[in-house]
Amino acid sequence: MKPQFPLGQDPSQPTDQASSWLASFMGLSSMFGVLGFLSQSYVGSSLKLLMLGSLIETGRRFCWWLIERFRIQYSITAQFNEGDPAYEWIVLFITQERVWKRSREFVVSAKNSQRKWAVTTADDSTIKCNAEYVPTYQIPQLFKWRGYWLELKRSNDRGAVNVHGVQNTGHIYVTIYTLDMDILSQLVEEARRRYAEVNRPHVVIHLIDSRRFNGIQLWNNVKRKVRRPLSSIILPAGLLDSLVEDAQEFLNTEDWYLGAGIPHRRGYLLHGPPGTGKTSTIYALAGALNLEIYSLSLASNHVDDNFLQQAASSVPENGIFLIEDIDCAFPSREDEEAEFSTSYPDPRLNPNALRPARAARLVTMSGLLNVIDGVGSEEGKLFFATTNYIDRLDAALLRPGRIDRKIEYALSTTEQTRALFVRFFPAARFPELETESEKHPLAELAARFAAAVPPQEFSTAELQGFLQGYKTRPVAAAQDVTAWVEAEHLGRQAREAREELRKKKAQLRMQSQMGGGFGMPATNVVRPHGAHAVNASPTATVPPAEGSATAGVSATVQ
Ligand SMILES: Nc1ncnc2c1ncn2[C@@H]1O[C@H](COP(=O)(O)OP(=O)(O)OP(=O)(O)O)[C@@H](O)[C@H]1O
Repeated sequence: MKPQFPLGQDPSQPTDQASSWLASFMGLSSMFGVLGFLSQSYVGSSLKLLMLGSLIETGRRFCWWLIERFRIQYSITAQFNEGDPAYEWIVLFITQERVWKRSREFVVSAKNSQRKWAVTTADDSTIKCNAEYVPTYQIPQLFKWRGYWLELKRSNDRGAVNVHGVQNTGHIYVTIYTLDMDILSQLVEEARRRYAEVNRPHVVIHLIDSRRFNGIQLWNNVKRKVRRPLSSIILPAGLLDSLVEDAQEFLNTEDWYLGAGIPHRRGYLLHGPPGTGKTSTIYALAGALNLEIYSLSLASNHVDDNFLQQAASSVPENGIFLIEDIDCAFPSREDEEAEFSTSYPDPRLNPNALRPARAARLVTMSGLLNVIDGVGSEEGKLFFATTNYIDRLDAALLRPGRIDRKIEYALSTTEQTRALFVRFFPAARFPELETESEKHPLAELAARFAAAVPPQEFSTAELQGFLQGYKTRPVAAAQDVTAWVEAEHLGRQAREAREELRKKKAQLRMQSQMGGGFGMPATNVVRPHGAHAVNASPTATVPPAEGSATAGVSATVQ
């Protein structure tokens, strides 16, 4: 029987269904053919590699994700910000734990007084190192402490400059693989304890590096100085002891302050001529009482009320907040005159136009008072200020509660001069001078030296400068001091004459400019004594100072 075909369909031709099967078959076989071809070809190998790579990458990401989950769930991460005291503690800790051993990057710099937590790279202690090696810790470091795994990372943006043109400060992240918060506290306490131990022979001074402050971390420049014994400060008898006792009592009587409802803080003002030992006293005191100093100068042009407030409030408890030259915040009479003269419309007519702008104007009196006794002053702090010009300070600033003790420093008395000589030439260093025939010649030399220096005329720093030239020659020092005193007198007279001349020149320049610049007749100009002419090119003669090197100097005012 002939097979039945649908109507109109040619049995000799394949049906649609058959043709689609055929097409599919052809398609598949060609695909397999291509795949087979590909599998043997270069492209095929590459594709295989690509798939394998994707698989590995997915696996890697998954593992990383798992580790991160684990890290978040089973670890504690602490961030330490540069500028905060805790940052210093942790940096010392990781230096001592020798985490840097695996570090491959170091910043090398010549040794200076800035503290850097450098590591000792040379095992041979006889090799003198002039440079310091600070590990950058750019790569995360894993180390073990008390049986716990710790991971250390450092932020990479340190040193970069942010949008405000300020250098970013660094952060250190320490991850501890534990769930116990106590371990973190133990770590921080341990780091702090070690820090205090290491710094015992030093005084730590925190300064503000304006290039790197960022509003949060202000005290970002740390220096340390070898602790200075109190006995090396030469002051009138009893003065230093009473200051140390006072500060010590303050630190020990927090409860009393609380009970009496008095804020637990104390302010000291050390005032007197330059080089009389004000700053040295504060450093020695900080060393004796184990305190750190946070020192600020109002002369910096980035210090305004807001900044001062932040700086004061970020000084930790039991720190000394020190403002050096506090008078910078207030105009002197000369400054006021300068300000008056800056009101000239034409800067060429202003003799003070080239003076640097007095940045301290950014700090206002009320801002300063706020810091000392208002919102900005934190409890448990010692506040110290120094000045060479106490008369420039406002009475409001000096009242008790803000400044509790004012200590006056004066130029060297005869007794101080003698004590300075004895400190420079201790008997133990010069046994040959302590012979039987000449009893205590050093004491005699000291007395001779002190008698040759007029009392209250030279600062201790000046006398120290002279004695430094005679480190091993006490006899010569006692002999030469008379000639030095005379030379100093002459030098001072010459300086005074120069200063007098400078003032007169400035005055004449201003007067002549006022006369010419504002249409005033030149005859209105006051002629100083000895001036030959005061006009466009006047000449002033300064009365000769006795023995002055510039005696009889005349100057032409341009
Ligand atoms: N009374 C002193 N006893 C011991 N050393 C002193 C004394 N006065 C000054 N010196 C020495 O003189 C130098 C300058 O001293 P210091 O900086 O303490 O003076 P100062 O009064 O703070 O000066 P300034 O007002 O200029 O800041 C230091 O090297 C210090 O050792």
